[in-house]
Amino acid sequence: MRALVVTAVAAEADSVVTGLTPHPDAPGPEPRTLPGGYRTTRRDLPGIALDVLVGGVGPAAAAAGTATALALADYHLVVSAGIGGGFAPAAPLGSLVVADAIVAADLGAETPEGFLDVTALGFGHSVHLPPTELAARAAEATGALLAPVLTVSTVTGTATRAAALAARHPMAGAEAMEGFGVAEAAAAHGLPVLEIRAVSNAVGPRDRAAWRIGDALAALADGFRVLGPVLANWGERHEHQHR
Ligand SMILES: O=C(O)c1cccc(C(=O)CC[C@H]2O[C@@H](n3cnc4c(=O)[nH]cnc43)[C@H](O)[C@@H]2O)c1
Repeated sequence: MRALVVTAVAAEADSVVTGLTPHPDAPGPEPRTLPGGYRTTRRDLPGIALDVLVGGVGPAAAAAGTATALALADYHLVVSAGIGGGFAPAAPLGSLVVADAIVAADLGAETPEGFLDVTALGFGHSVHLPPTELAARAAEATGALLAPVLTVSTVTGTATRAAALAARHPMAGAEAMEGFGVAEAAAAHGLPVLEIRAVSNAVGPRDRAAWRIGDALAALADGFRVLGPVLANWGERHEHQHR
């Protein structure tokens, strides 16, 4: 089983690699750089080899980085991982959210009658669905909330915007900027996708002082300490279905 884990920035990749490194005294290979300048780090666990890629911030960068890596090696699963905003009260600071749906929440058109997503506009799709069993097992193992994760190109910064998103997606657990881009690249290669977010801030009025990025990065590492075996076990039973 080979999995590609895509983060936005190096600090998130470092947390993922920490979680995937059971014996710090035997850390594993140093990071290497792919064509295009993408940093990637390999970690091997029983039954699964994982490459942790730093893809860049936002859906376009994430899609480009993911597609670059998928063109260079064969994988069975792609995971979008990183910090994200949590929708209170379901996803408090420091908690984890695993996506049961990866939603492009601002891909569409504003109209006098409200927002129309690309599906409503007839231009394509705005949701990718992770494998149901995998998402459920990942959430159970990590103690994460299983809920839709919204992908936006602009971090929500007002209560009005947060309320509008929550009204359109009442079950949403988190907001981030890369999941849908990663999912689009995975789908283009016929691969399943998963997204996991560690909550660094509340979705709502911009309050940088309230961000808890360090706590979220620690939670991300803790999540990947238990997620590796879940991905491996799922892969043993499903990798033949993709590629
Ligand atoms: O508004 C600020 O000053 C500010 C301070 C720290 C970080 C940011 C970001 O824009 C981080 C974006 C980056 O982190 C993910 N992320 C984290 N929280 C959220 C959120 O509430 N909504 C969307 N994305 C978030 C995201 O995936 C990016 O990789 C801003």
